[in-house]
Amino acid sequence: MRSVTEHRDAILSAISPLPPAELALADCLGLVTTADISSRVPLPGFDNSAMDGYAVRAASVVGASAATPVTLTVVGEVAAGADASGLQVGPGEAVRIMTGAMMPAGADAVVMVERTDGGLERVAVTEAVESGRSIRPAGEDVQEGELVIPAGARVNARTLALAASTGHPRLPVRPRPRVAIVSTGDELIPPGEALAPGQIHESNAIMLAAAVRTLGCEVVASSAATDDPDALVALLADLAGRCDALVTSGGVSMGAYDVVKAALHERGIDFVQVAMQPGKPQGFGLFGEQQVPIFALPGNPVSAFVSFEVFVAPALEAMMGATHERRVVQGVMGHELSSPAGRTQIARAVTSRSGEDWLVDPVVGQGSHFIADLVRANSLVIVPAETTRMVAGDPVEVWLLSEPGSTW
Ligand SMILES: Nc1nc2c(c(=O)[nH]1)N[C@H]1C(S)=C(S)[C@@H](COP(=O)(O)OP(=O)(O)OC[C@H]3O[C@@H](n4cnc5c(N)ncnc54)[C@H](O)[C@@H]3O)O[C@H]1N2
Ligand code: MOO
Repeated sequence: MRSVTEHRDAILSAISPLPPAELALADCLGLVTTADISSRVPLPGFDNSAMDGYAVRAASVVGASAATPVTLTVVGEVAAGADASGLQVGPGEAVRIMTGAMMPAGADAVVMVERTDGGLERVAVTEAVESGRSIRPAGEDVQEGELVIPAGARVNARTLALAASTGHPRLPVRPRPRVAIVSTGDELIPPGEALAPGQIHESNAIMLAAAVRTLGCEVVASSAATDDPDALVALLADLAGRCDALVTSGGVSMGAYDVVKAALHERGIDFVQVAMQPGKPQGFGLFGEQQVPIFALPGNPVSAFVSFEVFVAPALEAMMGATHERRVVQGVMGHELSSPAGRTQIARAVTSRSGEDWLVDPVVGQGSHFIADLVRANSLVIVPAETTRMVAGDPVEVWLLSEPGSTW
């Protein structure tokens, strides 16, 4: 059997990052930049007011106070967005100014409106200000040409604001991988439809599609296939023409109707046993003319989820030019857990803070069909292959899936 690391490395060595593309800012959230981005403008772009008030010469209001106000002549007004280049503030003069508006020539400070009587023709100022008060100088934040977003940055809400304000309507990024999902099994019925004996409601497709979207990838198709190998190959060939990765679930084990394995093992896809529980049977390879990476995951719902976390997520991140970042903490076992010899167990657990420790309580149902216990858990616990029994107090690696203290 392959170790978890060997299988993940085999997958990652076959995966290439998608070629870069220039995408509109609104499409870039979560993607990774492929080039350094420099500012096209200084920020602020011009000297402007930080307050609603009056642009003045500081020298004109020396000694101003509530008891000894200084009265200035109002010679104009400038709002945000207006061109102030025709205005001039001389000694004893003021210009009404709004936050973000261009400073008029001659003024070197702003008095906030609360420190005046708000006059429109003449204004009484009740506070002295030093030169530079309430002015945001051009280039104070960013110089024109300055590097603002480095290549390899993950685009978030703040990055998008910086790109927009430095004059970039688009960013060079690795695009979102387009992923197609295929569930297999004659027993699968859409949720909500009546079940005949032997049938179950399909649940892997919606779970895997959500996991794909959570990573920032796009789901371009979610299809159900029967246990007919020729029909499955035709479906996959069609999907391969319009996606960057294929994820199937089910049909990879030893059963007489394990359709994915039957259809793909002759087509260059490797089917291996990985020394892990759950998730032992795994298929991976490059499918069809387009050589699209295909992840053939086991059908048991918990196995499919864990396989996605361990193998598919790092591969999709690699296609986006990123490394998959998990929240990994060192936990302490809260109670005993047995583990199969020679297989890394990826157990589901409720992990919570207990003083300085992360206390790990494995959920009761560790079978790969226990969906409710998968949901009760908020973390995955990595029990090394050589460990067959963990007891309370043993240290263990934990991958947090959701916030500790809440499983929902
Ligand atoms: N003789 C052996 N049998 C099995 C072995 C083995 O080594 N020898 N391995 C077991 C392990 S471990 C796993 S995991 C499963 C993997 O099986 P398959 O990937 O072939 O999956 P299926 O047989 O299609 O389904 C397994 C199970 O999951 C349910 N399922 C499948 N797809 C969905 C779906 N989309 N939504 C909800 N539930 C689904 C399916 O009904 C089965 O109950 O094989 C063991 N057997
Ligand atoms: O390895 Mo299977 O994935 O245990 O259930």
